[in-house]
Amino acid sequence: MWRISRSVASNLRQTRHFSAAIPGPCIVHKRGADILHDPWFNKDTGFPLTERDRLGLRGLLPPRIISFEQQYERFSETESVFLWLELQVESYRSLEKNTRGQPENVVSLAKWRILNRLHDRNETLYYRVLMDNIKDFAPIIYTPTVGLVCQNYGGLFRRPRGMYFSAKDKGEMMSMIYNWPSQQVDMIVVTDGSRILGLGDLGVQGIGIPIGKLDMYIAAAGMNPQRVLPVMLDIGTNNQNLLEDRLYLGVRQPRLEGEEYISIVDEFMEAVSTRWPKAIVQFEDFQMKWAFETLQRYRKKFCMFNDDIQGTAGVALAGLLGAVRAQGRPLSDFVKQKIVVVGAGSAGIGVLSMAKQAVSRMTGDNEVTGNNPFWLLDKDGLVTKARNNIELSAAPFARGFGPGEIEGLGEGASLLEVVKKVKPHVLLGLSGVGGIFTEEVLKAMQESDSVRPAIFSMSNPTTNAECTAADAFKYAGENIVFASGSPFGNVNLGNGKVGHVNQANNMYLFPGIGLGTLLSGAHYISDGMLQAAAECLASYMTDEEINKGILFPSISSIRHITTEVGAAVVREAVVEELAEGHGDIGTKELMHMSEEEMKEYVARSMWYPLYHPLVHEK
Ligand SMILES: NC(=O)C1=CN([C@@H]2O[C@H](COP(=O)(O)OP(=O)(O)OC[C@H]3O[C@@H](n4cnc5c(N)ncnc54)[C@H](O)[C@@H]3O)[C@@H](O)[C@H]2O)C=CC1
Ligand SMILES: CC(=O)C(=O)O
Ligand SMILES: [Mg+2]
Repeated sequence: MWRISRSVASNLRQTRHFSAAIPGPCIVHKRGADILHDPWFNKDTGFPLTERDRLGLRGLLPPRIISFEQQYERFSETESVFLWLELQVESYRSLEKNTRGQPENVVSLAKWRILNRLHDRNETLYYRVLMDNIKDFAPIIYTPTVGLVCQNYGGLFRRPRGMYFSAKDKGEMMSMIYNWPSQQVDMIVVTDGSRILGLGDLGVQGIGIPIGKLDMYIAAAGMNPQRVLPVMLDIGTNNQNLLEDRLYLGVRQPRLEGEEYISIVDEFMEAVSTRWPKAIVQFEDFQMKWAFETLQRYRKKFCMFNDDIQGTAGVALAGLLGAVRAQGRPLSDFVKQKIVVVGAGSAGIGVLSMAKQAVSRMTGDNEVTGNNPFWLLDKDGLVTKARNNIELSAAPFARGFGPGEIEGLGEGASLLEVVKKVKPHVLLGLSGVGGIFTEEVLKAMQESDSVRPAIFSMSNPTTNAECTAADAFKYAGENIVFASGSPFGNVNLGNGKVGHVNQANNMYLFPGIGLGTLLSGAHYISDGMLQAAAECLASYMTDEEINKGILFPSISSIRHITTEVGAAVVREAVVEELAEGHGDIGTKELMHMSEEEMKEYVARSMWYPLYHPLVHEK
């Protein structure tokens, strides 16, 4: 059940070859300088002579024609000149040399600006650079740097990306949605900016997150960049600094609440589904109350999911199952793992809900009435049934009293007490609070009942991680398995030994969930489809890798893992009779595809950045 073949790797290579062989023509309704100023059509110095003639570009470019491959090299290695502050840097790579000794944040933002400028000028080249260097660039366009970008959005803003629907647009959204220039949109990522990573309410500045997530969709799932839409629902902000900032770009009013809030989101969802009935909407970084409320409200009505609740849950479950395998135990032993989750927000509760479902499936006990293997903590400590005004979502995981409970662990017990008394197999942080896995807590994990304790410090960005990778190996011991939400380098343990650092981030699932759903044509995303995605990720790693503490694939193979996840999602939609197909491939064709054919179909459906011949049409 947990092994899936990787023969699709060669298919991916074939797909690339296939696309490279015959890039089809692309109709353009512009001419001359308008084309050069459109990042979608612009090829910079890459326009061949025939196109320069046909499109009125002659004389508007230097005469030398530089091929796509040469442009790519030029960007990465040699010639492009960027001025940043007083820094004269020759290229992305030389920037790394020239900024040595500068604070990390400064360098990361400089890198982001270079990439962003390329995006604003030439999208084809940008996505090629991103795809081919995803390991280097994901930390720039995604976590952790995207957090910094959101925090500094006002100063960094140059060209708008995506759409903004504000509290002031009530009643106008149905017509506004038609202002978006693309005829077709497949994937939307929407936020209200209320909980951006672990950085809190960043209001309109949170638009950086949908942009970063969709860049990952393009790089990992080969979504067509012309068919994706980042959206900000600017419903106000409760961030006092932003409210007082006269240059703040969002609506300067406190967040709407209750009916006023939900009516805005309702109107947005209706507008989207009217113009693009097949579009998938990913909810991202909503504060907990609205994350759960909107998921419940829309999940059967529209094709949508909440990435922080559902995507994170699948990735964490894959990691938890990997941690069982790392101990040399059968997967069925998952039900015996003691798991402490720190953070009872949308992510923590999502993880526990999915883990509980997995335990029920394995034991056949729907309510998990036997030994409860989960301990949940929030800002007030251990959550128990004695808690006053307990959150509805946390209630199913509150510890009770009596048999099966550990003596002396009462309501509000501290993390250190819980770890010392429970001796958990897994300590998983989704609290958004940097450093709460202190030296003492990590040392207490040495007494874990596991031969290979797992420490998952999943909060983002890096500054908000519950602990660093180095501290985890230093204090909890060299035999742990470790994962973090944002990337850390592997840890040198001395004597040639390496502590492997995994990145447990929902980026390993959301692209495949979105792409698989799109290709399946399902009108909603079932629990089964999400479970199939998680199981596919869990089964991706070999026993050899798991033994080395490698629980998640390298980000360099994200397109490959996304192909597998996407195919698993489509197959499950077919099994559940939800698949209505996409484009020319209908239900029947999907039903008759073998596992391998499905993976090939998914791989073939991915967009790949190439210059297409441009054909002008008035
Ligand atoms: N690695 C990944 O793929 C993902 C990581 N995350 C990260 O998880 C974090 C939390 O996200 P959400 O659950 O959506 O946020 P949230 O705001 O809904 O929940 C945060 C929870 O942490 C608790 N908390 C706060 N201080 C605490 C403390 N000192 N001790 C214990 N618990 C404490 C709060 O009471 C609350 O229950 C964020 O940093 C986010 O970036 C979220 C989704 C995916
Ligand atoms: C990764 C992600 O979705 C988050 O930190 O919110
Ligand atoms: Mg998120």
